[in-house]
Amino acid sequence: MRGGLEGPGPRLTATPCGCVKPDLETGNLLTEPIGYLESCFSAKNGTPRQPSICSHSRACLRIRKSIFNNPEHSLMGLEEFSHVWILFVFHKNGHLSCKAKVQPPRLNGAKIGVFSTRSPHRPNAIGLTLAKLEKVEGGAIYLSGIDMIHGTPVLDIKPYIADYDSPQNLIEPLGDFNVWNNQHKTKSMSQSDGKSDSCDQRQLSAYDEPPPYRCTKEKPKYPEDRTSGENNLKRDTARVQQSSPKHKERAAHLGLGSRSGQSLSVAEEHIDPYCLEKSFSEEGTDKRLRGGREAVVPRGNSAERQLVAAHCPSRMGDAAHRSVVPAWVREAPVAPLEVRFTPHAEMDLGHLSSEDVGQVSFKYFQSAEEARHAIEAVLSADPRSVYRRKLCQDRLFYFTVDAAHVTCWFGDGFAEVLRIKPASVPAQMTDGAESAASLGCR
Ligand SMILES: C[S@@+](CC[C@H](N)C(=O)[O-])C[C@H]1O[C@@H](n2cnc3c(N)ncnc32)[C@H](O)[C@@H]1O
Repeated sequence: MRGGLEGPGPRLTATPCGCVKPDLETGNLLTEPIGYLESCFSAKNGTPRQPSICSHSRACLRIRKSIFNNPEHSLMGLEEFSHVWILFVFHKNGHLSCKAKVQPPRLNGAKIGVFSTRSPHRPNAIGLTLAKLEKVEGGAIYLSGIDMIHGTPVLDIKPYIADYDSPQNLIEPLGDFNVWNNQHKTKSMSQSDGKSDSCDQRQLSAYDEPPPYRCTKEKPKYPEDRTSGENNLKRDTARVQQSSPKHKERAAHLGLGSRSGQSLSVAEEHIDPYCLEKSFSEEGTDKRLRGGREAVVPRGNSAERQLVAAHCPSRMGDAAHRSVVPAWVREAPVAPLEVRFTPHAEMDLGHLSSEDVGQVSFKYFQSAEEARHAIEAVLSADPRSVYRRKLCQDRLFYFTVDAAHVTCWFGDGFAEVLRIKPASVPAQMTDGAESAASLGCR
């Protein structure tokens, strides 16, 4: 692949002043946002690191008239889909620079190549979120399960099509499969489990003696799918088959698990405060009621399904079809936190959601319960950066979601919400200056 497109691109379009001129041919695209997201998250702090963390997080995107005179035309038919990919610009990155290696929170300070991560700081600051499409109304779409902040410039919307977008439905000739990976898996899995059931045995021997097809499946990723032990990125055994308890056992046998706890020596602003999280959980069939109609999106065409079934009849949809991710992606450095609300915070939440005249009310949440669930979801996933988690444990943590400005602190295995003020009147505290101890939390 050398010599091809690598060299000449940008040179061809450079202006005398050194700027790069937009040119479709060379990929120097001049983007124009199709709209700016209205989101329940007003700032990066506390915004979920991946969309699946907080299903109640909501947003609205209105297609700009400068893009299409009749924005509603561009959304025609989209309401038939349950989920959409949103491509957007990380416009609040603060700078355009990025590093080849970054430190995802899940690696607890360890470094890894930027392209192995979902870091916002990348050569082109473009984000990709799979969001649930709640409704299409005129030239606007309403989303939930998002991880983008208010004002995010959106570049594109694409429908999520499981048959194309999920390895669950892929059946490829085995010849395409990465041989190294294959051999490795054969070795590590056969080392790890001599007691596989007959279907698994077939899968394992399949690596030795390739059958005509390979099936992969993206399994739902739940927090409880964690393994324990040592997670060393340099070890090839860091790639595990996902999800089933059997594979968790295998991963444990392989010695995969918690990481070395390397400490940080860099300032917080130099750390990429992001991580990889579970993706949307998926079912074999996606059923949705839309305006009285039921949209059913089958997984794979019938021929594919037959092949899958023929290949592994007893466990179709399980061991036979999965994708592979490194173990660290599925292992948070901290277990999900228990989330508590002080009586004061409970009272605040009640006030915030009351219909009293003059009260600020929620724009995105439909009830106090939803607001509570969203706050719990955000905190349970521990939104703090590695730096804050390790070195500033007793600092108060603030974030704003919809009309709620939340103040909390973190203890061992829990987060406690101390106050919830209307976001228009944020609590008068200087960030980081006040410690949890000063509020009598310890
Ligand atoms: C780790 S990124 C993942 C985004 C997307 N799901 C992806 O994989 O490309 C999510 C984090 O980006 C940050 N973020 C969200 N919107 C942003 C924006 N417009 N500019 C900069 N950072 C943003 C928030 O801190 C959020 O927790």
